[in-house]
Amino acid sequence: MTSSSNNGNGGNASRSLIVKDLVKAYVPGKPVLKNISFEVRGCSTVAIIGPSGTGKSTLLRCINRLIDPTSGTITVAGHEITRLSGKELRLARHHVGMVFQEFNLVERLSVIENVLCGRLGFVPVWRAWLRKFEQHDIDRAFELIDMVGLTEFATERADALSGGQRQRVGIARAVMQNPDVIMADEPTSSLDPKTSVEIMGLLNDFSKAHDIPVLINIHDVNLAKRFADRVIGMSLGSIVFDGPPSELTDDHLKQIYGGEDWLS
Ligand SMILES: Nc1ncnc2c1ncn2[C@@H]1O[C@H](COP(=O)(O)OP(=O)(O)OP(=O)(O)O)[C@@H](O)[C@H]1O
Repeated sequence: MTSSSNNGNGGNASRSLIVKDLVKAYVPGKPVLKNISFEVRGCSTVAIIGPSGTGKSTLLRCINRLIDPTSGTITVAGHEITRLSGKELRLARHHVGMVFQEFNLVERLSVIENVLCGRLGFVPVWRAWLRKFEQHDIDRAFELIDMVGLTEFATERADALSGGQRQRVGIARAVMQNPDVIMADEPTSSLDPKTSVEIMGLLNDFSKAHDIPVLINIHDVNLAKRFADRVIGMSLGSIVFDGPPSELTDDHLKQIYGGEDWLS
């Protein structure tokens, strides 16, 4: 096991995530997250693995402040977001890109409109309301749609797409935010194995190409090992492994998931 200060592949240090002594207790005195600390800087794909109920989604929800941590600090690109509230918090949240298990697209909107939704927090409300985006945003959205391989679907409605195509739109929308960190909560669990590999590859490519830390909450250990630069293994709300996939042994997996019958 390596130290928790593995900083990925370096790169843009302002694109960083620092989680320090994070505790979350939904019920007072019964913490789900117990003193979680780690840092990610620049381009790095970090897979968070662990059994159901160990707190992986709670961790991501604390980082984008969908829920309030009980104690500890979370710093995104130098801004301690655990201190923020109201408008400041809404602005800070725009710098955290989210990719969801169920894609969370606006079904009746086109692919290009869904990707442009990534700019909603950055343009005046009247422009968003009238869907009048700046030309450079529209150009960028088409560029990202091309990067995720959906050029010919740009004007199709989201509800006409397959799951894998929808997830590509979700990734383009997250990158459209020009985020300081991207978090993906089980991005492949509704997808077939081949599409899952393609989606993990895309997330990895965007991390490297745009120097963005990507945190992926994932159940598939093989996919995590194949694509992540770093694996964080959680058990019972604590980090029990933090290091490169090459150092993740069967003993670590037994410690993370318990038992061994499932290991082949
Ligand atoms: N809103 C909530 N109120 C109370 N308890 C909650 C709430 N959300 C989650 N929990 C509890 O917190 C613990 C961790 O849940 P969490 O969803 O973070 O786990 P997880 O590791 O993401 O699980 P999975 O892999 O199944 O998604 C669980 O015991 C869960 O029941």
